[in-house]
Amino acid sequence: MAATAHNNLNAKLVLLGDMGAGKSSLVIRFVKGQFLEFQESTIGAAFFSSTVSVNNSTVKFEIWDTAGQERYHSLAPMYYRGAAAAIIVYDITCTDSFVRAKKWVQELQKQGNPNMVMALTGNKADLEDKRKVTAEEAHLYAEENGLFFMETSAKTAVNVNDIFYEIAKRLPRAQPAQNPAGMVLVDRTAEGSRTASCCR
Ligand SMILES: Nc1nc2c(ncn2[C@@H]2O[C@H](COP(=O)(O)OP(=O)(O)OP(=O)(O)O)[C@@H](O)[C@H]2O)c(=O)[nH]1
Repeated sequence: MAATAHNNLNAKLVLLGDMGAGKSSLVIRFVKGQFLEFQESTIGAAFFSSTVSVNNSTVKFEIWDTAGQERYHSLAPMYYRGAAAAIIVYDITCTDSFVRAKKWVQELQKQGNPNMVMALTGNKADLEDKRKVTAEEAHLYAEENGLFFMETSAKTAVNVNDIFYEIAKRLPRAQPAQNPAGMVLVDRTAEGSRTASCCR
């Protein structure tokens, strides 16, 4: 079935998480298919956009990649306000980044859009030998807090497209209207008079 206009969404998405967790690297992997070993720290925030297709619809993500440094914390509400989705990123090799991720979840639960689709992402999954946060621990936390969870690697690209695709699937779609949007109005009087005046 062909996609209809109401199935095509624009969705504001925000990435939050500790500095160095890999937020920019995840977005750059998703949008450009690239990875930089020495990704510069974000100043303020950076904007990207990319479209994914899900079933018969498309979702155009308008992505705000926020800066993880503490001094930018006060700017965050500007980016998560009105967001349809958030990806909260931590680094699986850094316990502190997981603690920080939980704080972001709490902040979004208190001050974010109540219908926001939230994903928890344990990034740097390629660094298994340096792991400090188990997938089980993060999975349990995600379940308890109504988030969905995936481990990713911006370096190897594991699960990166999947996280955006899973968000796109979970975004609420506009319900089709009870009455069809374009109604056929029949002017009975005009119809009647046309019949009456028809002389053939
Ligand atoms: N091994 C590995 N390194 C990664 C991965 N993702 C990011 N990095 C590295 O981690 C460092 C920080 O990555 P960024 O993407 O800048 O992290 P960020 O969360 O955007 O950091 P801020 O902008 O400071 O908030 C960079 O040197 C990246 O190359 C990954 O999946 N695996």
